[in-house]
Amino acid sequence: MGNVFVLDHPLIQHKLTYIRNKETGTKEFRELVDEVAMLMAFEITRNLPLQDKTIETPVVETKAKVLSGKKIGLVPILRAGLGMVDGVLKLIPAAKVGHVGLYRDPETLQPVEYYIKLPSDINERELIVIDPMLATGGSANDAIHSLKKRGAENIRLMCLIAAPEGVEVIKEEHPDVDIYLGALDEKLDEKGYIVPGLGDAGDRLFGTK
Ligand SMILES: O=P(O)(O)OC[C@H]1O[C@H](OP(=O)(O)OP(=O)(O)O)[C@H](O)[C@@H]1O
Ligand SMILES: O=c1cc[nH]c(=O)[nH]1
Ligand SMILES: [Mg+2]
Repeated sequence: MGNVFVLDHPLIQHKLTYIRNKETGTKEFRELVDEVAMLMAFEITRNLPLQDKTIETPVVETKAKVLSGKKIGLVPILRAGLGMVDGVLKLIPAAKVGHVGLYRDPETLQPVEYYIKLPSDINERELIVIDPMLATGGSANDAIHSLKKRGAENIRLMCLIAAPEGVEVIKEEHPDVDIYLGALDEKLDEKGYIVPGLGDAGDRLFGTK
């Protein structure tokens, strides 16, 4: 079964509170999402493999640690996932970025895929699927199926906020995928919004409401 990690670092929790607040406007919302994405990336990359490298300090030759060059790919789910990409790239600047375009039909809550463009070597990469919201789980589930169909083997999912329903779907459908969350909320409402949540992440990021 995939693991679920709630990243409860105080800075992440503090900033999430401002992100949730309906009084927070687009500019501040965008900046906070970017910051939390960076902090989450710091936690998610905690177990990246290191290797020794011999270098000379001004004092002596020594063996020091460098990342072992594992290839990483970020896959934001459009639109709202875009708001987290730059934050993650601040810590992993060499990552390649693929895009999966999906929207959730407001009536059926079923995901509709409208775009996909991925690095050609996704099968060699450790992929991080990025979306602020994991609600029914339909969108992330579809995106992960799409990636696997195209050869991806190593996938993690990173979301700001999830509902238990969405987490269950991913655990059931993709037991190989670890899930990293800023918060695990209470439930979904009758329209499929996360409660307490933050509202519509895409609309709040891009000012489209
Ligand atoms: O888990 P689910 O029930 O599928 O819901 C979550 C999806 O809903 C939101 O996207 P939305 O459909 O609003 O598209 P947008 O990012 O273009 O606003 C969100 O960013 C997720 O992709
Ligand atoms: O609460 C929710 C659920 C789906 N999509 C969002 O943007 N917010
Ligand atoms: Mg939206």
